[in-house]
Amino acid sequence: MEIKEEGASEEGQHFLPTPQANDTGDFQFTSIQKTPNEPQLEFILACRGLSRPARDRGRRPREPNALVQVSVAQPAAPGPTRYASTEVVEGTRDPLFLTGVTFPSEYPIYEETKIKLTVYDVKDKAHDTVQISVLPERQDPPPEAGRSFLGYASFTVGELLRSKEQLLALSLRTSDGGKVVGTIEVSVVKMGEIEDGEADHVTTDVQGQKCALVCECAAPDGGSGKENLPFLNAVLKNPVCKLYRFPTSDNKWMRIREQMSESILSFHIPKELISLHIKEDLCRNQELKELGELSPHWDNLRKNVLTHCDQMVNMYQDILTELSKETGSSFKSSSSKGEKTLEFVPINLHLQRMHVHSPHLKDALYDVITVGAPAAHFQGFKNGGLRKLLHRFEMERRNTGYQFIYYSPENTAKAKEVLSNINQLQPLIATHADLLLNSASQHSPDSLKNSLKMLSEKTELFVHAFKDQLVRSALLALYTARPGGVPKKPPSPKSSADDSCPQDAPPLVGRQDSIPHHSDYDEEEWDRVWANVGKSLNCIIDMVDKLIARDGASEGGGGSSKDGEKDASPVDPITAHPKEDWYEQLCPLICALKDCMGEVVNRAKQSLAFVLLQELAAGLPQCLMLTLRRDVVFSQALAGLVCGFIIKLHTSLHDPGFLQQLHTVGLVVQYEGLLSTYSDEIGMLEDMAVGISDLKKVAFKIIEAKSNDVLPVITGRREHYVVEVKLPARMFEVLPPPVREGQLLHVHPVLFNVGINEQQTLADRFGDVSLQESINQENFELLKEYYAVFMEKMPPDYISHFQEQNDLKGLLENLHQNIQAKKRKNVEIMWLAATICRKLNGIRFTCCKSAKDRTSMSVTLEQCSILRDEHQLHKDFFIRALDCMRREGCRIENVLKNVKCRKYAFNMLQLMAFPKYYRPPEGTYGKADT
Ligand SMILES: O=P(O)(O)O[C@H]1[C@H](O)[C@@H](O)[C@H](O)[C@H](O)[C@@H]1OP(=O)(O)O
Repeated sequence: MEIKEEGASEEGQHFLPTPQANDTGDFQFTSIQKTPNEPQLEFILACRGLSRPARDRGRRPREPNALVQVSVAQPAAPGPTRYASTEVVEGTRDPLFLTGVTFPSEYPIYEETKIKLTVYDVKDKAHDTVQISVLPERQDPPPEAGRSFLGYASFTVGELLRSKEQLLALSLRTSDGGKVVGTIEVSVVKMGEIEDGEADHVTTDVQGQKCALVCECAAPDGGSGKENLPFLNAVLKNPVCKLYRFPTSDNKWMRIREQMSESILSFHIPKELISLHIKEDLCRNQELKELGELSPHWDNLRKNVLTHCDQMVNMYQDILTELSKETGSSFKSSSSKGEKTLEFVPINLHLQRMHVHSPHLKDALYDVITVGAPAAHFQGFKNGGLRKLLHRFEMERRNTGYQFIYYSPENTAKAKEVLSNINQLQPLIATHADLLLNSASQHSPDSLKNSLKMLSEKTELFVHAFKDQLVRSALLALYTARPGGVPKKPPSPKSSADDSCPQDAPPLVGRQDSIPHHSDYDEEEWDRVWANVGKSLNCIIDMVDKLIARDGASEGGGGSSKDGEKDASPVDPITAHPKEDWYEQLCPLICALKDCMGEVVNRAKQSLAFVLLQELAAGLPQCLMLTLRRDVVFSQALAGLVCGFIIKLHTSLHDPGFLQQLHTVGLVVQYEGLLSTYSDEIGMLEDMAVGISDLKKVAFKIIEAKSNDVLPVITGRREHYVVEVKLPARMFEVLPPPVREGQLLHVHPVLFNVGINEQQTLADRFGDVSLQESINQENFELLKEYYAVFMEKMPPDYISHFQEQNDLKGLLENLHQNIQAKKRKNVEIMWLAATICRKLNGIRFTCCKSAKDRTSMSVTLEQCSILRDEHQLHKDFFIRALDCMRREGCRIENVLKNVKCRKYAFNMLQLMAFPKYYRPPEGTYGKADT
């Protein structure tokens, strides 16, 4: 199991403060000058005159392939800690490292902090990559590990800062401190300065220096507005940051900051959701218990159902208890994906952000949420995933027939909805009825009218909730299940299909929406009970009208003059119409309303609980396992969505167009899937498709944060959830009024999947790709619908400007053609879908099984493609930029934190099957224990 506590991530051990680094005991050290949120110190490195490595037997002498490892020793701390590393510069004695070193603002460095630089010669790059991550400090790698020690030098931060021009030239010495093997230059850089000058000399790079231009940097403010940082930092944790600079087509520098952060929502959302499931299921179990007396047959079924349901609730409670132990956790690694207690937690969830600062354009941010495909790994995929399992289950249930009435999924969902409405409305109506009586006892006409208005509104909603054939049919079904309620005659089928059934069919034979009928059953009784609620309300309305009219009349008679001034005649309204009168007049009517409502609630609740009982009884235990599976997948999907939504909200808060879109159209959420339609990944894709589609049931609401607790809160039940996102007052104020007033904000999830690996090759040649094809086709329709609503609902001036900037119609058409073309591994689909999503201000996701290897290839490709298409990346640098990001960037750190090895888990054979631009550079992939 791999769970990371806040501040203790693997990369944190490499690049962020370690506990001992912070521990300065009672000593006083000299702080260095800081600019808030900016790195405290950054320097670059170069070597001069390095000795040639010892000659291998039978080989000609060669120039070194140098790499510098940077370690930090805090004053009063025991020894140096490995901090960073440069790239390897091949075949030169004078390497110029373009990988720099950065100390983020929160890193504890002092003038007394000592920095040790160790230079190695790398013989075998592929082997070396692995060793960097696992070798203990101060231990030279054995020669066979791919590198050999050349020399070292050290200095204190104070020495560097006080040096002339902030540059040190230090002798590199062998480990015994004797022989000089070259010089190392350390030169302080200020970030702004690297923008100066032309970049055309870069093409004259030293041979082999393929992945230059990268250095690590402090967590950038990301252009999201510095004031938003503390708030986002409450949700995002353990950032890994890298900085690159690449030439533009006109040989200027552009600067790119890459940031990857975990989110505590990975654990927070599952915990919220499981608590809600427990509440919902406990309530349902209670309703089943309160179903009243049933015939022995149904009573046994109920007992059986309750036993299973109680077991499920216990299981959810155990999982919640386990998860609650993970306080502050923000990351589930790919290797933990099959763990039972972490089932609900998304795999390897991160914000992957690219911040581009280019010479001619405004700064731009590009965010992608990367996460493992939401899937039930613990349950496994032997029998497929949700899409297939749910379909199969419905078919079986439909045909089980005997003993059960078949209620379609829509009907059972309806039953749950009505039950939930009743549970909410009944107490609400009771409260408004009491308020009405309160107004009556205060003899306050205005307050009486207001209370009546509220009471009427809620009661109408209540009455409306039962306007459904389902309640009617469920009442009859329940009647027949009561002791002695067995129909004397077989039920007369309702639908025309049912007409053809033989008269001697068993009672309540299951077939689609079979609604039972019974001759002894008085169907009109329900109508009467139900109508009584409306009648009671009408009586109350009449009475209130009368009381107010009489009051007005008596006040008139009491001598109010037309201009509102009182006559001198001493009529005391209190004695004329004592307060008790109003109360006493209304009290019996209110009691009658409550009684009628109680009667309706009682009958409806029982009948609908009976619908649920049948659903459960007909499908035990698969039904509960499917619910669990769906809950697990949904929880993973929701955690990612909430994370994406919050980040999107923060980064776009100052964009009026976005805010308008948010409450008029809602946001499109686009998922890029890289799963293959072969073997287990078919099941994963089937889970993922349902999980993502289920996100339609989620709405967001933005509320003002009243405390430091800014974590989102979820309310609702399986068919409908509301996620309350909190914003601090100053941010909340910028929202449009409807959003501030609590309007629900909707999301429109779409999924496009293109398998790219060797398994997809097999599926393409010998298997079945219909799942991928139908998912892409269905989701294209959803995207098109969203676009149509967007065009219809956004203001015309916004749309005309939008159309000038973007050819969305063309892109959609292109996407459609590509989907129709049924070309193998057509990655164009992913690029088009992602582009459309970005242009529509949507939330981007990229997923594969673990969000580690294929996802890393895809997001780095997307980043470089954006740099090429939107920021004029020099065309000769496309591949170099790509290799650079894959070799030295955030994603290799992602691999490291997941599997403790800096290797993408691909082999040569697999890579041959990959589309060309999805292949990582040599030396960054290989066998890894995933
Ligand atoms: O992050 P993924 O691409 O899902 O990782 C895969 C990798 O693509 C594949 O080559 C390798 O054989 C493993 O199956 C990886 O999945 P893990 O979930 O085992 O990391």
